[in-house]
Formats: sequence, C-alpha cells, structure tokens
Amino acid sequence: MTNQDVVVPDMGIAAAAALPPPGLFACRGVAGAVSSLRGTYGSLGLPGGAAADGGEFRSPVAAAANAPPGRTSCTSRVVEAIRASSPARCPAVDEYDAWTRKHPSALGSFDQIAAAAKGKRVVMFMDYDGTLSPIVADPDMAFMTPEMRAAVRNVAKRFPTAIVTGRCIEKVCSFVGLPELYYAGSHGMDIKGPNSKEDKTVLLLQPAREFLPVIDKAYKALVEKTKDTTGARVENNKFCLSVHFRCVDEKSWSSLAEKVKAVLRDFPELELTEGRKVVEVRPSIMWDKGKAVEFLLRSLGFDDDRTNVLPVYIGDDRTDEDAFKVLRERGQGIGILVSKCPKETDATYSLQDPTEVMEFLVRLGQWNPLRSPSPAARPRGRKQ
Ligand SMILES: O=P(O)(O)OC[C@H]1O[C@H](O[C@H]2O[C@H](CO)[C@@H](O)[C@H](O)[C@H]2O)[C@H](O)[C@@H](O)[C@@H]1O
Repeated sequence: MTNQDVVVPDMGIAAAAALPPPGLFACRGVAGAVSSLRGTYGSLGLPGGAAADGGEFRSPVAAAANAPPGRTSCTSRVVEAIRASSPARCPAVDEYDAWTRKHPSALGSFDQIAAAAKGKRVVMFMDYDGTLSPIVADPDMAFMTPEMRAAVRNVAKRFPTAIVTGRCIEKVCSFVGLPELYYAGSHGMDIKGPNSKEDKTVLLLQPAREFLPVIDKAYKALVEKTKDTTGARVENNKFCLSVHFRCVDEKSWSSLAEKVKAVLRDFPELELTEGRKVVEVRPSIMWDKGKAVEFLLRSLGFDDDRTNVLPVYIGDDRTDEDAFKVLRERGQGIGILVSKCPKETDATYSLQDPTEVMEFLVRLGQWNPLRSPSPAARPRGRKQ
C-alpha cells in the first residue's frame, strides 16, 4: 500500500510511541499518536484537539446510553451475542440458500466484482481470525496456511493490502509474516505501515494510547477473577483484551460473563463487545475497524476521488460489521462476510470459510482486467 504522497518520517513504532502525545486526540481524556500523513497531522482533517471521526472519548454513561448492539450491558445479552456469533448448528440448507440470494457468493459473483473493479484502484482489507485462518480452540495456534500466505502476498503485489484485526499487531504480524502489508491491530487502535529497508516509512495511529495502563490493570484483574473458570482464558491484545469462552462449558458462560462484568465495574473507561465465543474489553472511544478503514483510505490518499477507488473488506465477525457499514454508508466498495450460516450483515457478498477466501484471493491475484470474463466459477451449494 505504498503511496509516496503519504507518509514519511523515518520513525519506528517504538520511537513514535515514546513521543509525548501530540495532543491530537487529547479530546476529553484521550491522547493518541499519529506519525506520517504527508508529514503533517493536518491531512487527517482533525480540527485542533478534537478528533473529527476518531479518538473521541465517550464517557461511560454516554457509552452505555448510546451502546450499539455489539456494546453490551446485560449478562444474558453478552451470552446470547457470543452464541449468535458462533452458532453450534446452522439452519436448513434452504434457509442458507435464501440468505445467499441476498448475499451472493463472492466467488460465484467474481465477474460482477471484477467488472466493478475495472479501471479502479482496488484496496484490500482483510480480517485475520476466521477469515485468513480457521477458527481453532487455542488462539496461539491460529496459523494461516502457506498457500493462504502466498495468495495474500500475490494480492498485495497488485493492490494495497491491510490486515484489520482484534489481535495485537505483534501477534498478527508474526502469524501473517508479510512485512509489506499494512496492519491495523487491536480493532484498529494500533495502525502501522510497511517498514522496508529502503523506505523506513511507518504510519502510526494509536488513538487509545492513554488507556494502556488501565488495560494492563484490567488484564491482571480479569486473569485473577477468571482463574477458577475451567477453560477460560484472557488474551492481552495490547489496546484491548479478549476473554475466551470457547473452551468453557456452556453452562458456565453466564457466570464467566458476570465475572467479566464485575471486573469492568472498576474500569468505567472500558466497555465490552462480543465476538466468536469471545468477549472483547476495549477503551470507550469511538474507534473501531470501520474507523480504521476510513483512516487508512484517507491517510494513504485513496479518499480524494472515491469514484476511482474500490475498497474490498473481507471479515467474519461482529466487529467486521463496523467496516461493512462504513463501506455501505459511503456507497463505495464491497463487503464480503465469511460465514456458513445466515447472519444479519451489512456485507454485500459472502464466502463460506477461509478456504473460499483463499480461492477468491487466488482469483483476484490472477485477475486480468483486460481479459474478461474470468474463468467460470464452480457452482456453489453449502459445504457439509
Ligand atoms: O478481528 P479478528 O482477527 O477476527 O480477531 C478477533 C479475535 O480473534 C481471535 O479469537 C477467535 O479466534 C480464535 C482462534 O481461532 C478462537 O479460539 C476464538 O474463539 C475466536 O474468538 C483472537 O484470539 C482474539 O484475541 C481476537 O480478538
């Protein structure tokens, strides 16, 4: 995603993080660090001190009052949301077929997508877990296959490519192993760009930096509180925390959710969202994967003429809906939900699993805009 207009300072993440907060995002309690962007902070369009569309601190009360569906207040809703994000059984085939009429296969619709991309700058955004890697019981073992890596690498050779994930940046970088990509870790709260030898360009945005000490305290408190719940696990994703339910007996989900909420009562500046058998604890700032996508598009210079740019976002989870929604609201780009089960989504298209994601990426990597239509896609029914 190198764009010469964009960034600049020869500044690594560690160096930038060590800088005093520039006050850019010092709006009602939040400070953040931004480096890059044509050498100034101005191109973000942020009026002095107030983040136009990111980093705004929401007081706990305001956060609760305005809580969108993913931001939860009641224990049973937490449990329901986790269950809905990772259903144990999928409904009947005809229900799935009806859903795919609303959200057709991105593979079956490849020619349509290719036609929409013709003459445009495609910018790729991909989630990691459940999209590039299969969902597994142990979060430390969620590796992507070498074939998937090759497919992502090929796509990134042709199109600016970013990974947008709930994972901390260090972890996802080690899993993906492609330094040429952009990474937005911690649900977009930690954004960096490629760091090559020739071009030490690093783009950095950490709108929740002031929360690090609180996150650290909350991590310790959650580990302590959940230590007696068999199978529970707390993952430190730097700017947010994941409490994993996957290996916990479903009968104990409510009590685990209650423990998490009890800890959170001591941290009013943090809030909960849910994902696939996971509860995410994150700073109460108005920042999410959708904001990260907007930030990248804007700061990399792909926002000037929206008619010439086609962002494509592939993701599988509730937190990816923020990005799908942004694309839908902009009336620009294509959202692709990875799911074997019908789900309420703002994505336009669907793919069933990471294997289909790989197939799609392979085709995209081979796509020749001068030769269309592309080779016929195989017919699709739900995999059993
Ligand atoms: O935004 P993502 O890249 O999708 O990250 C979201 C969370 O993904 C991971 O958890 C999920 O995948 C695990 C490994 O397959 C699985 O065990 C877990 O049940 C899933 O929720 C990751 O471990 C979390 O930290 C991320 O926040």
